[in-house]
Amino acid sequence: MKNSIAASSRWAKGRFSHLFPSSANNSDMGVTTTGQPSTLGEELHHRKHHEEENDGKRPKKSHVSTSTMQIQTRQDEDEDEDNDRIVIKPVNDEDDTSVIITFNQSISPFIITLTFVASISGFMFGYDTGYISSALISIDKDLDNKVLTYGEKEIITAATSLGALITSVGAGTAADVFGRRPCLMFSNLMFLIGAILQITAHRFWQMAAGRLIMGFGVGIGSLISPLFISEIAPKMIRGRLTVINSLWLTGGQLIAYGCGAGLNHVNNGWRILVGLSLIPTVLQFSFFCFLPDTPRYYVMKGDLKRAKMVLKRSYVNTEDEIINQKVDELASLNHSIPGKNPIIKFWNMVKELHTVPSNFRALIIGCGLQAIQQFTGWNSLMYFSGTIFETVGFKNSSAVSIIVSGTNFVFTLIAFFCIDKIGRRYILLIGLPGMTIALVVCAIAFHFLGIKFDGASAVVSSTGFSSWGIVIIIFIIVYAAFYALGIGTVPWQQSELFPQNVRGVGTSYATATNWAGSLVIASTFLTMLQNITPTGTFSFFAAVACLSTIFCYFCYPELSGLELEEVQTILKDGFNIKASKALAKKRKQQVAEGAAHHKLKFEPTQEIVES
Ligand SMILES: O[C@H]1[C@H](O)[C@@H](O)[C@H](O)[C@@H](O)[C@H]1O
Repeated sequence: MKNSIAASSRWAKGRFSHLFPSSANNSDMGVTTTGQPSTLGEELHHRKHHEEENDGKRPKKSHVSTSTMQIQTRQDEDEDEDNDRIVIKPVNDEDDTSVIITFNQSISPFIITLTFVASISGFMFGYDTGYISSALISIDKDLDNKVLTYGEKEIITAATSLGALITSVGAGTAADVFGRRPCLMFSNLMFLIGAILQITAHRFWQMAAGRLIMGFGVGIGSLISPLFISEIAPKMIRGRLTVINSLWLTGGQLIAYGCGAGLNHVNNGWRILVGLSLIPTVLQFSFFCFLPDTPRYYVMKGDLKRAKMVLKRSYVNTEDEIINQKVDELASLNHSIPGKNPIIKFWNMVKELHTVPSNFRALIIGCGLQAIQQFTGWNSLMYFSGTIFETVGFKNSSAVSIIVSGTNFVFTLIAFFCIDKIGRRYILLIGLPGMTIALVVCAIAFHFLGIKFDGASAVVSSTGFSSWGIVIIIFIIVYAAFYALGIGTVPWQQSELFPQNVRGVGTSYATATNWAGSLVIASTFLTMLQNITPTGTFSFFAAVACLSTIFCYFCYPELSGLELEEVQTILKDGFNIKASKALAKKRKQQVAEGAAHHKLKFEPTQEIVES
């Protein structure tokens, strides 16, 4: 197989030099076989030289694939060449190879179908975590013939997060062993059983058990859906397609609030609310009966025929030779994961995740962002917004909650357009300070509202609708906007942080962090309101948001537009923020230049350097 790739082209040979150990000169930094520059610094120098020769015009074929060779990025192009260089070395990564078939490809209806079917999991994640806020209000005395206590409300809410936490830990490995599609179909079964238990519940514990089982489905879907999408998406639009999952998620929450408001006064309306969740579950299951798994999974199982078939349907105008090449590469890289059986493989992945510095930094960022997402308090508002708005004087609290989740949805849509253009780092650094300010204002407003918790109910010193109540509503909406723009969306881009061989385990860690955080917040929020007052609770979230801004400023590099293996190289010897910004800027310029010259096609050139 290696021979067939080796025979294919000089370009492939240079680009996949990691597949040709004998031909690669791995140890010599910057040794080239083409006489072309071996470092980005030298490339720029080389370019300048050419530009001078061409009267300042850029030479036509000046593009060098910096992603596949050993490069050095200058912190500042104007600075002395010997200073501030950051050495960037290539690493093996499946996605490194995906440019063969993803450049110059229009997105096919098949990929769109797969993306939308997979992201139904996002919808269920959103709907199932969203409806509980309304349901908790309308359940009234339907369970055990008594009003639910705060503690019971917390258990019902947190059960789903607990279930999701449990399954997210193993979902990455299960997806590798059983396949992405069967795991998503299994999650459909969990949704089904969980929903039926809830719909028929007359006892508190049956309701809690139903929520827990539903949570099993949510945990699997929350990890595998973005993974599935990232594996079938063309590289150029992978980020955006992943945000589609977040759009379905926030859309699901919005619809849950909408239905909740509509069914608020209907007898047993909450049962209908839960029943509606069966529709997307059944739809996804039915669609998946006719759709395939991802090519990468088929390659992992040695079913190269099916892998080729799926790629052929995904990239309709691509020649068979290229498809075959792609599958060969995937197969070669699959062998690069050590371990005779899944358990040993898993253990080796875990070891690699912790011992390889770039992986460990990816883990810090991935888990860090998911933890920040949860510990800045958003979900406590999602789960308990009905209760919060009731306490500040709004009778139809569900209707007000629609505005909050609507804001979440609209700003996720804005993030969809900004995430590649403005960049992940910038939207985080805009979002987190915005959230801090909004939370501080809420904390102050709660203080003046004079709200106290007495046992199971809230006591407000001023009765009815107060101006401080309005301030709280407005700033919760402002908070929602900044949240959705940045930290609500960016952490789900987690798969780009990890190289292919540890991506499953790495994303499991990050997803589990998300659910652990959600669990802690959901199960303690009302108790926090009671014990440290709403002002204390919102001040705590504000402090976390403020510290998180500092964390992102120092640890989160700009990843938009970067090749995936460049992400690894950026993280190799630090967080390298400056270098990442310089590279991201350069990549954008290259794309813009390419577009201007109708050169979006990635052309194999003689300038590719073998490392
Ligand atoms: O990204 C999502 C989104 O922001 C949701 O609104 C929130 O409820 C989830 O916890 C989060 O993971």
